[in-house]
Amino acid sequence: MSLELTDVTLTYSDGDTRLTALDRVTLHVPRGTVTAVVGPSGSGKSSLLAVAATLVTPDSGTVTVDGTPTAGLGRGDLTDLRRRAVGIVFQQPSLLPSLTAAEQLQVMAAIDGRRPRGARGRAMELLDAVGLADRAGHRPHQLSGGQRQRVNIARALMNDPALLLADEPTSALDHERGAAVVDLLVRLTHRRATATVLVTHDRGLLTAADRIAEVRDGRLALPAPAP
Ligand SMILES: Nc1ncnc2c1ncn2[C@@H]1O[C@H](COP(=O)(O)OP(=O)(O)OP(=O)(O)O)[C@@H](O)[C@H]1O
Repeated sequence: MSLELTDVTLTYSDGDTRLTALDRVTLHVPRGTVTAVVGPSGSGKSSLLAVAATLVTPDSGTVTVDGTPTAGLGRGDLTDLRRRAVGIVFQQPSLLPSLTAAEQLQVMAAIDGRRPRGARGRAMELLDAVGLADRAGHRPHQLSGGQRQRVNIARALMNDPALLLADEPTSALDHERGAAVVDLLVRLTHRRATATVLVTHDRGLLTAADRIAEVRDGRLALPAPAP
């Protein structure tokens, strides 16, 4: 299991009271599967991802990432765990304007302290996996929105994370390109045995997900397991 959220409650201060963003949420995501998370605006989807990414510590409950319980870990250990085990794809690809597609990926390996030569090969392999081998030398302004998001996904996979978290990765794309990005995430998840959580508003994109979880008012409803 690459992600285990068990009985997680998260509240935010809201004036004199507290707002419950996540209410006893339990979600276990095995490797090689995509769990899509849907729900109305403000229901808690981004909060769920923030907790799974270990960026926010819940009030109660446990979070285990790639077999490592996060309770009691200090900031440095959490950063190490994130670097090693978590890939994050945000809504808008935050690519560096002056770098080529391949360099966007290689930067990740440099942050991780890996040797540059191995990083180049790995970047090319991942760009090939997302269908952009022939765009490796292009800078962001020379790529389409869908291509930029594919670079973004490849970059999130650069350190071979056990857990891939994607927050509305298709929101800047039209339906067709959005569907292609979701299909790509699903294929990469199955091939690389990543555990993937995909937050989206667009239910039309979800036919390829292994499981759809619904958040409402901070509560998570999962489909009953198949008999
Ligand atoms: N930092 C914060 N401080 C206070 N309240 C917050 C904070 N972040 C989120 N909230 C509140 O927590 C609830 C859940 O927010 P969250 O961003 O997780 O929802 P969401 O489902 O991702 O929404 P959307 O689909 O609009 O992005 C909302 O009521 C929101 O207003």
